[in-house]
Amino acid sequence: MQKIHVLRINHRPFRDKRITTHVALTARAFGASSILIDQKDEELENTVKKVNKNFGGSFIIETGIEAKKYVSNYRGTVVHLTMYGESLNKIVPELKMSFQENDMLVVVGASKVPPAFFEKSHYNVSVTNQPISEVSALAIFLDRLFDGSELEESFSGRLRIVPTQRGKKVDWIPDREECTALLKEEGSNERILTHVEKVSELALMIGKLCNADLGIIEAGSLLHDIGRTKTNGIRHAVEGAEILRKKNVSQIIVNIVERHTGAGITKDEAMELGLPDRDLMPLTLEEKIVAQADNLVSGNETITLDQTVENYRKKGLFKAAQRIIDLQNELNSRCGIDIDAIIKNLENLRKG
Ligand SMILES: C[S@@+](CC[C@H](N)C(=O)[O-])C[C@H]1O[C@@H](n2cnc3c(N)ncnc32)[C@H](O)[C@@H]1O
Repeated sequence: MQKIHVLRINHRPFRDKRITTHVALTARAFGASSILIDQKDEELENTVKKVNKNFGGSFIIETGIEAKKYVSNYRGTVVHLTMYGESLNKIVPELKMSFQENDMLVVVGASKVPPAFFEKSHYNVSVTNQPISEVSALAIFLDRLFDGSELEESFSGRLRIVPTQRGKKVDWIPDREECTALLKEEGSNERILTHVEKVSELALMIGKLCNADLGIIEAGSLLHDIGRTKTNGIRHAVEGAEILRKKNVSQIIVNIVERHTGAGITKDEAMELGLPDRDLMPLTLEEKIVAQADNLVSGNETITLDQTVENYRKKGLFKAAQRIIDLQNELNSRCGIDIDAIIKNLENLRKG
């Protein structure tokens, strides 16, 4: 997949901080991979990095770039946005063709743009022949190039807006530090803290091999037993989910916590056990990985599938034991891995 880089020239750190931040945010949200800014501006770099940390994605910002040299050495297509250029409407089919083969550098100005950029660019493109802002010019340009598909892009950040008709709803996926703070706030003891660390280590290892969302796995695995601060019984998963719901933690994480018991609990079983009368089976890849990692960690030690199945059978929980075997087989074949081999490797590493 080809990449779009945006070059912002003539950035004046004191005067243009706000508008250059908006150029960067627009580039990021509308599908560019990076923004390059000619003047060094660490504050601006930090602002954009903070947005990445919260809202996700892998957008890159670099400041202090030698703009003319960068344009001269650029290997792909250079497009300079200027009200004096050729009409975007006319030239967009040609640009789309070029973008199928080559990366694209989109140059936007701030104050007066030196003639060299008009000369060195492959295309000088006007969104309209009327003066507009570089923010709107860039947004419209990228939207036309991607035909709106960039608006559907998933950034997988730890803050995710839940579209609502009125008001603001933001899903929150806590990072590692925030998970630890939540666990401590609820009064988790050392036993819970070391167990969730171990489950998290294994879940992340499996998650990486399965191409799962690691931010979700990290939060789900660290928080899966937060309900043990209330009870160690069968209700601990629903209690944990309730604690997190009250703290506005993302439903994605709440579901991991609520559905992590064994390889899940069916609606009928939930009713028999006096749990909420709904299906508590893990559904998403991340829910399944965390549930299974927990099945394979006893206290703070990993155990093999046979050992965990044996433990369930000893308690007469034959259906639950079979479900754990099925879940392991499902993950193994879905991700092309052997989870038992991963456990054995971990044990060998530990033994030294
Ligand atoms: C506020 S304008 C300043 C333009 C400046 N006076 C000049 O000499 O080019 C800042 C930037 O917005 C972009 N821009 C403004 N109007 C545009 C338009 N109609 N089409 C494309 N880009 C435009 C250009 O990249 C321009 O460098």
